[in-house]
Amino acid sequence: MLLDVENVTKTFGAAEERIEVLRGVSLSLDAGETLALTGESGSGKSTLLHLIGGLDHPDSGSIRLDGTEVTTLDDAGRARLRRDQVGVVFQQFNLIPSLRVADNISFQARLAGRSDPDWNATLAGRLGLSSQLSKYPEQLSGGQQQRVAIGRTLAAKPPLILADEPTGNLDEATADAVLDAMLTLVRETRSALLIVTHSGHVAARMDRQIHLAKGRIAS
Ligand SMILES: Nc1ncnc2c1ncn2[C@@H]1O[C@H](COP(=O)(O)OP(=O)(O)OP(=O)(O)O)[C@@H](O)[C@H]1O
Repeated sequence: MLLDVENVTKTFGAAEERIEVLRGVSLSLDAGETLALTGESGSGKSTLLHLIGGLDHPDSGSIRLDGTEVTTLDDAGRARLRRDQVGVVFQQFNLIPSLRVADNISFQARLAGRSDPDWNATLAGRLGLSSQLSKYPEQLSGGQQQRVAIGRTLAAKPPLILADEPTGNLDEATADAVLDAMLTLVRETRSALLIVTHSGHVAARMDRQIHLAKGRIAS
């Protein structure tokens, strides 16, 4: 098993403003498996992804990635986790404005010491970005920026990819094409994919689906 989340809880705020977002969430993911996480707006999907990616701490529970307990890592350990094991595609693309598209795509892989120019070119082609490589992010449309963020994550071939609505800014035809490319590429790299989506169509294309409601998984 690659990812094992057990009984995770997370509360935000204090007193009357207190919201128990996650009330004991458990899930697991095998290497190479794809899983859709659905749930109403505000149900805690992004919160769960942040906890798994080591971007925030749960109040209680355990998150083990490839045997490492993520919840007790210090800052350096969490930085290593994000460099070597987890790739994230979040709603904010977090591209680096001063770098050209080609360098944004290879950035994460270079940090991890895994940059492969042939693979980067393959990714750019499959994501429809080959003619955009020498541009800067601000010269791209939102949908193109989203594809660069996907390319950057896939370039590093992480064992686990966490994606929050990765095709949310794309029209239906482009979203389908990008999802096809993502699923093919994920299979080639044998990465596991945990994807948050509001789309039943996207969810149906994953190996499994789980639903988050009232702070728990109700699959
Ligand atoms: N840092 C924070 N401080 C306070 N409350 C927060 C914080 N982050 C999230 N929340 C609250 O936690 C709840 C879950 O938010 P989250 O973003 O995880 O939901 P979501 O299921 O991803 O929603 P959406 O589908 O709209 O993106 C919301 O009520 C939100 O307001």
